[in-house]
Amino acid sequence: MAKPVNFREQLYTQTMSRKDPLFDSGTPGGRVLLHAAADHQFMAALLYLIDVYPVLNGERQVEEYRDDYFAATYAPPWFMELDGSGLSELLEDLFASFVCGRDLTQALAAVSSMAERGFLYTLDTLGEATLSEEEAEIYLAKQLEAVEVLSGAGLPVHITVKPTSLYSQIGPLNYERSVDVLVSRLKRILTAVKDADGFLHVDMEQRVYKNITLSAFKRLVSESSYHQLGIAVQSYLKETGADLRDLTAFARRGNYRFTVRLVKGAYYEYERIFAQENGWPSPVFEEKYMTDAAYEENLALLFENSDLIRVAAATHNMRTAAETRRLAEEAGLSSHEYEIQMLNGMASGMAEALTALGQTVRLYAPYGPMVPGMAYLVRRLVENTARDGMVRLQFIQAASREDIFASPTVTSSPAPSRADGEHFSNHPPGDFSLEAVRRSFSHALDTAPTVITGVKKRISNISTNEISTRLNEAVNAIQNAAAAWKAASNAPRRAEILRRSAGIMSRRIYELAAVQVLEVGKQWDQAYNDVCEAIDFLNYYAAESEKLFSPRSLSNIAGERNSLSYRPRGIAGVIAPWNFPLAISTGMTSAALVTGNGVLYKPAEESAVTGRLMYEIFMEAGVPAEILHFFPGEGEVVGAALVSHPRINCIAFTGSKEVGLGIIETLSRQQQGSAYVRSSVTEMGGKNGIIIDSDADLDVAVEAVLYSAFGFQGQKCSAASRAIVHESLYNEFLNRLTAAADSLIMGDAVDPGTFLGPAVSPEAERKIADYIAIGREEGREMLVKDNLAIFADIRPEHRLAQEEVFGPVLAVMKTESIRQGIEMANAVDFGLTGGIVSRNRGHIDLVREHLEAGNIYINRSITGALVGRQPFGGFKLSGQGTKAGGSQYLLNFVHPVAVSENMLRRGFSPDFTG
Ligand SMILES: NC(=O)c1ccc[n+]([C@@H]2O[C@H](COP(=O)([O-])OP(=O)(O)OC[C@H]3O[C@@H](n4cnc5c(N)ncnc54)[C@H](O)[C@@H]3O)[C@@H](O)[C@H]2O)c1
Ligand SMILES: N[C@@H](CCC=O)C(=O)O
Repeated sequence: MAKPVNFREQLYTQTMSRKDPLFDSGTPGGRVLLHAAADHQFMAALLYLIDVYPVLNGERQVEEYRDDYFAATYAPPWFMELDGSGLSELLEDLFASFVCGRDLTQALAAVSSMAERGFLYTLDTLGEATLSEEEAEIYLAKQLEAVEVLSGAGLPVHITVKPTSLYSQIGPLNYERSVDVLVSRLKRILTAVKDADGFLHVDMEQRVYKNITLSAFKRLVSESSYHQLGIAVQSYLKETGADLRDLTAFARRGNYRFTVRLVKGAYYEYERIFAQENGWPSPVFEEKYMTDAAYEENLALLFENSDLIRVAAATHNMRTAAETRRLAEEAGLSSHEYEIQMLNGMASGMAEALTALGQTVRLYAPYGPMVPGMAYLVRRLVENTARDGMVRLQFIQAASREDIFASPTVTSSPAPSRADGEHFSNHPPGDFSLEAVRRSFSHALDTAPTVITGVKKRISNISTNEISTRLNEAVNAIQNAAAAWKAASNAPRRAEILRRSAGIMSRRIYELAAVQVLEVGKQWDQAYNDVCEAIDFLNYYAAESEKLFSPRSLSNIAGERNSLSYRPRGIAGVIAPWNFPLAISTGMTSAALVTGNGVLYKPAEESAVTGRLMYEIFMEAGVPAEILHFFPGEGEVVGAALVSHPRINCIAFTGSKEVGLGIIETLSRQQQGSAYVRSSVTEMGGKNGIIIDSDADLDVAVEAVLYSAFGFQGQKCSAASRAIVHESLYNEFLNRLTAAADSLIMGDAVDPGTFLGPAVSPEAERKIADYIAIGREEGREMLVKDNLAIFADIRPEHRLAQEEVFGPVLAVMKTESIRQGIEMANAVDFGLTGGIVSRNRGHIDLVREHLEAGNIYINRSITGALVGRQPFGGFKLSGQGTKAGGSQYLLNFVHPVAVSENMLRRGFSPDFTG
């Protein structure tokens, strides 16, 4: 008797007998994909071309970008010979392989055809994160329209929505509000869906939004008593097992019924890179087979709960599909009581085979214009060609049946992860998507000290005479203790003290951040980052000092020994600003200390409490009390006294241009009683410009400008205060930026959801108001909301284009070309930060070479330099080119000494080898 053919066999035979049009080497698209799968460089260039394609202007430009992007790759000749029209056709075909049309009418035709071919579908309106509430409303309206059109056409209503498209201010710090807004907007869609007896599915995106999405979904389920709801869950996340246990327990507690679409996950590379950038542990499994194994475990858990949860197994993997079938049968389910979901265009042979075998298959059907569609297409291409992906294995490599159906748990163990000992590791920022992190911060805010006894009194009441006496006492104390502190042999101890200080700050990170929220109105994440930066300075300068103070020989010839060593300058006065109250104070103070100097530290008036905490931490870590002195007080009194004290050899100052230039002038006049030429490190202001090129990705541009201009109320020397925008997208950029800025949450910095808080002081508020008045005279008002203001049509000669506001006031300027844009950006006194948003390599190179800024950023925000990664500081009237957090910085606090010794004795040298 013939053996019954099992499902696995049938699926394999039927799938393999169908040709996958995606990889058909007879079509240009197929050939390009096959080449991309084999050549990573070609793939990268292709993704870049796809990304920029929708904004290119004409076929000639498509060719130019192709030539540029692929110049350094081994692209096949036929591809390089395609003209603009052939290239466009190829890219449009690729887009059409996955996307079901540019509008709802085309999508309707596509899903009707799917239904005729025996597939179910879910309709997805393409779109990535929205930047404004206006855009979120448009997305929501599109969902309602989709429901209406589908039901009007008598077709089943089944839609999938993306949380980040529904709410522009979604984010972990804005957790509660994000959940509330999502639930209310999902309910608006659900009302229409219910009327049509349809299905509403909530998609899962980047991990940072996962908990918000899960919370919102659970509330929707419990408050709506509607069963035709679903949520996607991603097996590549290590946390998913726990999330699913929580979700199934939730279903059981409330006897709720809903669908779970189990996916492997589409943001794998992004999650790995994002975690790596932040120094967080990777949230995704290191190896593909681990995800596959976790998927099967997750699937089993879902089927165990299939009395409440309908399983939608999203897969393009034959083994997973067969496993789904097996587990479903074990759970006693028929092939219609669960479903396999597949993306339109992916593994289409397998989709047809499954349907032919009587399996319910739902296709994910995205539709929409090319701009948002390209991000979707990029994800699909990466998935299709991934080295360890099943699609590649099945349809490109035509792997054996054994390999395809091998259990994911039996593959060899993962390659060990690479630890790069060469690079400095920054302290990771807070992961506010974790409830424990938010809770710790909130607790610290409740308990943080706002005033330390005596500090405020000493700020306001100190007299010039008193300061002079106390300065002399401190200077004497340093000089008496200096010998032991500055000794070369003491260098390791000094480095150790910095590391100990870093340890203390790390342990007290929430408290140190909370004080900043209360004292200067920093947002939670920015305050946390400030402490991370302080810790980084400590660790980085400790390591740099070890290099600086290790013996280094110079070029030697026989009979002569040359060496270079460093000695401290003596006594440093550190004068700090309030806006990075811990980081900048710690950076300057620790650099001076670790190089063996004594320090007199003056915090800014506005942030004396944070300054005091830093001082106490250094004391606790072991800096001798004679070596470090805390001098809070007014700039004009205490600061000025430090600058003019003849026995203070070096001033490290960060603050405004006016004060900084005054310091340089004072120091340059040799003081009586000074034994040294007194030096300074002066880091001053900026009038930073970000250029938006004609081919810019507007999503990136708007987000970069928003964050750079308005983060911490624009009170950063690095803040973008000018956006210089190419005329071809000037109006579109302005409108999107204005809508996005109008959507920002403004309020108290204590509220974690606040994006924009109040200015640091009434004086700062007045200055901002003055510039808003100037903006109204000079430019076109786009938005004025509290302190935040955007003025368009500002010209280079305007005050708003020249003067540092140090507040959330943005000047938008129009440019005709990249060269003119760079000229405009350079036409200021300052040279601190700047950048460009562009996809044109030539333009990026021009900016790299000609933009007058110490820190240049490309396709990102222009604030947020990290120690060791982006050494920070400007030139022109922004500074003297010193770089905080860079390898040269410690040299500002030392004198180099070269020693040359003659080793010859009566013609004999130890170097003589005989
Ligand atoms: N380049 C950088 O790294 C950097 C970093 C942060 C801030 N800043 C700049 O700092 C400014 C904002 O900070 P701020 O308001 O605290 O600046 P500020 O110049 O008013 O004050 C900075 C420090 O100098 C002191 N000071 C004031 N007058 C003084 C005087 N006559 N003599 C000696 N010291 C005096 C202040 O008390 C304070 O401690 C902005 O211009 C910003 O761009 C630059
Ligand atoms: N280092 C900070 C700016 C310091 C000035 O305010 C940044 O890179 O944004």
